[in-house]
Amino acid sequence: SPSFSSVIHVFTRDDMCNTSVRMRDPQRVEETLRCMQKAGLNTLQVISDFDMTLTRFARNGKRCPTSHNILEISKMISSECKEKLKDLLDKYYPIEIDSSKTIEEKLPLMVEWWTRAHALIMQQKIRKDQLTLAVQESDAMLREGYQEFFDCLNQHSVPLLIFSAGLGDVLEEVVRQAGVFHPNVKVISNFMDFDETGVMTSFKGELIHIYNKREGALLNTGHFEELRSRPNVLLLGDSLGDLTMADGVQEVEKVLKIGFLNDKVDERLPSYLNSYDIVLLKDETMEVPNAILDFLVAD
Ligand SMILES: Nc1ccn([C@@H]2O[C@H](COP(=O)(O)O)[C@@H](O)[C@H]2O)c(=O)n1
Repeated sequence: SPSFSSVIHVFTRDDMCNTSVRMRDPQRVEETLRCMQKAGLNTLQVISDFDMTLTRFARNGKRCPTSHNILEISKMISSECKEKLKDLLDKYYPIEIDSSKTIEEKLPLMVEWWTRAHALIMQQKIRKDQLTLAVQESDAMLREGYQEFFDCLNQHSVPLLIFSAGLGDVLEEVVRQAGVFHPNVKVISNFMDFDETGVMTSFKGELIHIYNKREGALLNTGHFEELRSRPNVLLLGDSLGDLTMADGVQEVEKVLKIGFLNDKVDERLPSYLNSYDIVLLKDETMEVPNAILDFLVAD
């Protein structure tokens, strides 16, 4: 069974050109993992963002789509609407990753992006039964090693909450088509409402955007109440907004935060190192989360 030194080996080796791992305080990471291992897998829950965290950011230099992009570039969307959605992406994504702006400055602009994009999507008479094809025809891709990650959590009955500001119906289809929508997976996201003929009419419930996951978590107390006996959390995200995903966890003990830093790496590294325990630079794989699971499984 893997020792901590073998986990650290995965963290630190540089024989794989796509892996680069940074830690503000490696000793604290080790202590946290040892505590989690000692407490056992029946005290663990995993909370993960979806877009660009469970999915790849890029492949062969080409950006992979988010759950929004999968829908936005599909045949279901008119070319006029596609253009408008692309304009929104071009305007707001640079703001999302702008390290010179504070979260307070970005927040109203992100709400504006999501609200405008969702208003456009709602006009498109999207059919529920066409989502499967939209995902099949897309370049959506879970990170290398995803199967091991999902299967290991399922095999050990560790709950996985996918907490996404993306499109729930689309991301569920991605996970389903990858064959890993196991019974231990639950999704909190923006889900569509369809009429009796299967045409989209609106979005359900409160909007989840990149910076209100804390509020989203607190609206889902039932889920966290059910997991009260699991106070240890492995949190996976790709934005500073993802750091609040575990705010609903009851009587929390240990939280280990793993952040994928995919874009504008040099500019954003200091703030990621301040906030995440482990930062993975331009790493398109699940190698580090999987090494951590291997270590935690070996109790
Ligand atoms: N119209 C939009 C709005 C947002 N995005 C991207 O989706 C990501 C949010 O989803 P998470 O699973 O990461 O919570 C966010 O990073 C935006 O870049 C989009 O592509 N289109």
